[in-house]
Amino acid sequence: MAELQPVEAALAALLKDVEALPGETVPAAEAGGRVLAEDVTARLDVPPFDNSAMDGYALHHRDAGRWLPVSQRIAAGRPAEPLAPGSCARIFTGGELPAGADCVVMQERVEVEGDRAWIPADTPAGDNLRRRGRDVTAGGRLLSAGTRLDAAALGHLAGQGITEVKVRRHPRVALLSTGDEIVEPGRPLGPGQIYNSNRPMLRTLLTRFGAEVVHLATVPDDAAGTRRVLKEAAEDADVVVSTGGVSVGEEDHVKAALEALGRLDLWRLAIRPGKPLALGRLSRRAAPGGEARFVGLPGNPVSGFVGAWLFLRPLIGAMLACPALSALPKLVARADFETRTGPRQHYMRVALDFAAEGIVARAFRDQNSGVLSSCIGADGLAVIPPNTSIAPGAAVECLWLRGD
Ligand SMILES: Nc1nc2c(c(=O)[nH]1)N[C@H]1C(S)=C(S)[C@@H](COP(=O)(O)OP(=O)(O)OC[C@H]3O[C@@H](n4cnc5c(N)ncnc54)[C@H](O)[C@@H]3O)O[C@H]1N2
Ligand code: MOO
Repeated sequence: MAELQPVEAALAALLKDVEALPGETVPAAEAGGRVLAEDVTARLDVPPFDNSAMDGYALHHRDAGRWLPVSQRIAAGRPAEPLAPGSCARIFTGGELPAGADCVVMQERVEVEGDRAWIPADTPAGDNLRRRGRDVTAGGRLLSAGTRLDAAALGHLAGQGITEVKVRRHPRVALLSTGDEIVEPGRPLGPGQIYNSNRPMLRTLLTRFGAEVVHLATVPDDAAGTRRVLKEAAEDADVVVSTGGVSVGEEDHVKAALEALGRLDLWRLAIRPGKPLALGRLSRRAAPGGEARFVGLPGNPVSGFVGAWLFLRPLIGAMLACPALSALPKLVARADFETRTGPRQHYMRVALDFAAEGIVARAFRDQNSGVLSSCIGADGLAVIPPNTSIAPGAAVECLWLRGD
């Protein structure tokens, strides 16, 4: 395993044989951000009847261009009577179009005198109408399995009167922090110690990607302790994520524990940051044959941040069977920086300016993997292939981080 593995090989190993998690039924009102486990079929036409798009007067277009008696008043939510021939109906936005009418004229264009109205001649059939089923047709597919329920999708479900939906259960994630130097905020910091910035950062990203962090633990820097914590985490989780302890030092016990408790699929990637990333599986003792996926991110916070976007997001996306989570959107921008890569593909944290003349990628000045400031305000990751020189103004491919 001395060779550094390319990102594509690592992703393929990580996603191999991942099965979608089972579905569960939840109230639609609480399903924001969840992923549909099955297609949803429309029960109703939307709108359910022809109705007016304006406050105004409904008529048959052949009667336009003269004074018409106003024969009824149709407010939204009230049934309409068939239109008396040669008359018009006062109607409000959303009001049901009466049978016999085929257009609506907005009230600003109408002169009203007592109970009659002057309708301008240029009022064509179909004007200002919203036809039944224009938005949704009953029996058709309303939303597809794999859709992540956003604001519009929730509105669409409610528009059908749907109160419950079947969504994928959240991937359950155990998040472990290794390193005797790591202290939780709120506790005093001793010499040589640092606060745990990876835990809240990764917890937030995992939740955003659709996972539920069910287990948090700290792993001591010794072989037996590392094995114990990993073993415990695997019982309860679909995915075990750890930070730190995956490099080559004698204090790095994660790989050995993984090999003892399951298997190491892949270690050391040709990426910067995040080279010593380790991927594998942990067997579950309580459920023979069962296993949790393992992603060992390097301890440097930027390596964890980049690793989460590149590996945890697609892994969670595969468990949720959600195509939108499987790959990050890409765009091309002009670099405002110069750089040269070695054998590793560099994922540079960049702010993206959407200027009239095109998109500009501005790289944070210090791209070291310990400098978490480089991730603050990062709209994207500029992907610089191995052994490449980039001059200012060169086109660079960027992964977009501001979407789902
Ligand atoms: N001789 C070599 N040394 C190192 C190599 C190498 O190839 N040969 N690789 C370097 C690279 S690249 C990386 S990345 C790091 C990764 O090492 P580990 O994954 O074993 O991580 P640690 O050593 O445990 O920690 C690295 C760094 O990050 C800090 N850290 C760890 N956890 C947290 C946390 N939860 N919150 C904030 N900061 C954290 C830790 O204190 C270290 O400073 O290895 C290089 N070394
Ligand atoms: O692979 Mo490391 O994250 O560059 O320091």
